[in-house]
Amino acid sequence: MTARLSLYQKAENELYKMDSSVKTKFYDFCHLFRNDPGHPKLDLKPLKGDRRIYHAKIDPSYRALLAPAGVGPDGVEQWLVVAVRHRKHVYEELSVAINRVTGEIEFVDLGVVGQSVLKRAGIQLTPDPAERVPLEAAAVREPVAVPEFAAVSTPDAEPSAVPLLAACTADDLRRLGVAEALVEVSLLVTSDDELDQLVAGAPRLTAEVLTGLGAGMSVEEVENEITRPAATVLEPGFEDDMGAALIRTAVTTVDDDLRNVLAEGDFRAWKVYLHPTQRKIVERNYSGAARVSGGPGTGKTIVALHRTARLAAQLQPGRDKPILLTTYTKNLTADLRSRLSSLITPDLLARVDIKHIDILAQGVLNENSAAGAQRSLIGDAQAKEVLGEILFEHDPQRRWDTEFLFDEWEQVILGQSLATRQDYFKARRPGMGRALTRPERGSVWQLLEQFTLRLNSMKRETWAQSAERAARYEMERARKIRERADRKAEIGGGDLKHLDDNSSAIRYLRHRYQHIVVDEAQDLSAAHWKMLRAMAAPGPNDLFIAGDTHQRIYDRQVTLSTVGINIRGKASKLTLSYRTTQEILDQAAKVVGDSTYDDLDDGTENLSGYHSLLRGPAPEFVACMDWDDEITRLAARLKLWREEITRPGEDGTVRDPSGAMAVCVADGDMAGRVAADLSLKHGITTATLTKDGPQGGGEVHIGTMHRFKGLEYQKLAIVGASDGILPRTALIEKFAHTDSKRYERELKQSRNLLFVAATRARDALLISWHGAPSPFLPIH
Ligand SMILES: Nc1ncnc2c1ncn2[C@@H]1O[C@H](COP(=O)(O)OP(=O)(O)OP(=O)(O)O)[C@@H](O)[C@H]1O
Repeated sequence: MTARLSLYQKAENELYKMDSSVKTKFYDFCHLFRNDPGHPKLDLKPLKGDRRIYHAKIDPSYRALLAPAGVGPDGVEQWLVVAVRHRKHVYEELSVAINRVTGEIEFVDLGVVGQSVLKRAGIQLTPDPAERVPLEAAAVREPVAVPEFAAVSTPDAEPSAVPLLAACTADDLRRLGVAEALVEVSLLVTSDDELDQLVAGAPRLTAEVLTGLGAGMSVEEVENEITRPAATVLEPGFEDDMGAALIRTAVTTVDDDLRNVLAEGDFRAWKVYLHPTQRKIVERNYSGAARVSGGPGTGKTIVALHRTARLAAQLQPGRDKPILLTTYTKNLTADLRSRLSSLITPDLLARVDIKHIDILAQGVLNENSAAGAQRSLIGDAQAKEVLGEILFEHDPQRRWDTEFLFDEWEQVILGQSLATRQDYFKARRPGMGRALTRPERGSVWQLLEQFTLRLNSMKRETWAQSAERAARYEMERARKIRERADRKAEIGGGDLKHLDDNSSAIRYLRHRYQHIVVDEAQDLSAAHWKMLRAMAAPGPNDLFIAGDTHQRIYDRQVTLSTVGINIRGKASKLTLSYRTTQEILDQAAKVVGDSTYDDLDDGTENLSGYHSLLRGPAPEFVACMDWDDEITRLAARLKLWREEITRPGEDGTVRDPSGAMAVCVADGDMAGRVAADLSLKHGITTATLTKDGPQGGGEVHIGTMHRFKGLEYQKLAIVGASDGILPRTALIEKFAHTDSKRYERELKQSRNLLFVAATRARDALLISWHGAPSPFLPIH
């Protein structure tokens, strides 16, 4: 090898979409170039406009555009492929520069700006002399064809139209990190279409900054939320050091595996290119517990996975599993496992325990229960029946209501792990609507004691109860470890052979994990947190927590500092959605817009700065006459979407529509009805989303909103979004009069559910209803 070749991220993304014949020729090109960049067949020449860019022949029609990036430590010259273009798109105004904020190499193609803005700026793209076809040679200044993604015709904006970014100056844009070649033209943009076109082709930081400004963020907000997190410290003279800039740039090294890389296409992107904000969060060393927040699709799970991979790579060799990766949602555990296994080698994967939080708690209970003494789990609905029986027997005056007592038990007694009556008398009851006097607390405690005794006698317990019991065992275990360590410290280290607690069980007691990574953290209960806290010794990088409280769909609000987890000063936020289009995101954000959300601690959280660079059709809101009408319209839309998905691509390949579309409903009964009607009346096959993933082999996934957490679909329909269903008025109306705080909590949960559901869609979203629409829909 005489040259090392790397692939710029945007070039790689463009290559995924190219015809396979071009890809094959590109592999051959790379092979030849790495062996001899000066090979005459390649015809490597600098571009006339920017001599930092060279073009080389892939075949008679296609060109690789390359930037030389110094010489590596081994003396091998380094080249970066910044684009692969048809020769008619190679023109003098292409440029390469080093960004003044990120220090990354950026390729700027003015073709992305769109004809209307170029015209306003008085810029005419000129074919590179070496690429002029003979006919064009006669008309030297004929405008060049611009690349396909920029060829969308934008109507000429009115000459007098006000620039979209009128509130900014060129210096502001420079300071925010907009690529120099795009500063002046950005200020000439006068419509959203023009801005979208510019953003679609601009380098990453420029695209984000312009999107933020276009969405109405102030220069200061963009600086704080977009530019600063992406900034790096740069030495004087950095502008000319392409070798150093290459190290800072997200690239793929071209080696013999390139064929597999390109075959994996877009599915691979998350493994390789972390956004600078994501990367910083992944790579930072934290003195203790840390947290990442961010709206749906901003890559919290991706960050959690990379964080796990990084921690695993830093482990001392061994055979144990010092890292726990856990999540609240059962069907996401399998997804975490498969993603992590594609990110790290099997030997590192073997060091990570990937477990659903309830399975983890069950493991602790099994370990601590004598054979035959285990309790089986009971669902909340059944447990409430048992509580109802207790009330029937012990509360003849009907002073207490089952719902109220069950809520008090889960939220206050289990929620705060209150072990004694005295603890309960002293407990604060935040978020609980009805105040309780001391005698009332006494009576509540007595009834709930009867209730738990009854469950015990049945050898049953609820999920919440089992989590709480597991937390107690783990806290006790942690206490023993701490006590032993303290005693050891007291006697100045050495062995504790002479002490009473030297049984091997205690002697070899260790914390279960060195690092714990938690995804979907917003739904964990206080007991879960106490268990996790006790499972890892407090210390650097002990807990890494990813979650978004706007997506909390179970009634649990925990302040981490009250369960011994201190994230203050170690919390970061992601704002760029990789999943959802800006159009969907705008509407979804309105669903939760007015409510206040906690930050898993004492503060509040909001979605400010949440944005996307993806564009697509506006979500559709469809009022239907009745159920039949709703299903008929749904079926028609699913068929249309199917047609779009299966339309042959440029290279003739046809995508399999299975699992690309989904229908989301409020409850299981409705899911069944939709599946039956789609199949019987419209011939559409479906698969039902269960705890263990989709069941049944049909094309369209159907499930309740709870099941959609953490998932994503190219096209998504939410049906039955009517008032009375969202929220479930029949179930919660009673709280409006008896327990206003509970009522508020129920409303918020419903609102969050709709938010979660709507943000599962990648590029198309349909929401329909019959009767009155849900009050949470952004149509009111
Ligand atoms: N750096 C990246 N490059 C490419 N794709 C990314 C990147 N980060 C995230 N993604 C993609 O964005 C999508 C959303 O990511 P992820 O599921 O991690 O988001 P999230 O914040 O956990 O979402 P949610 O809160 O809705 O569960 C996924 O398809 C993921 O592969």
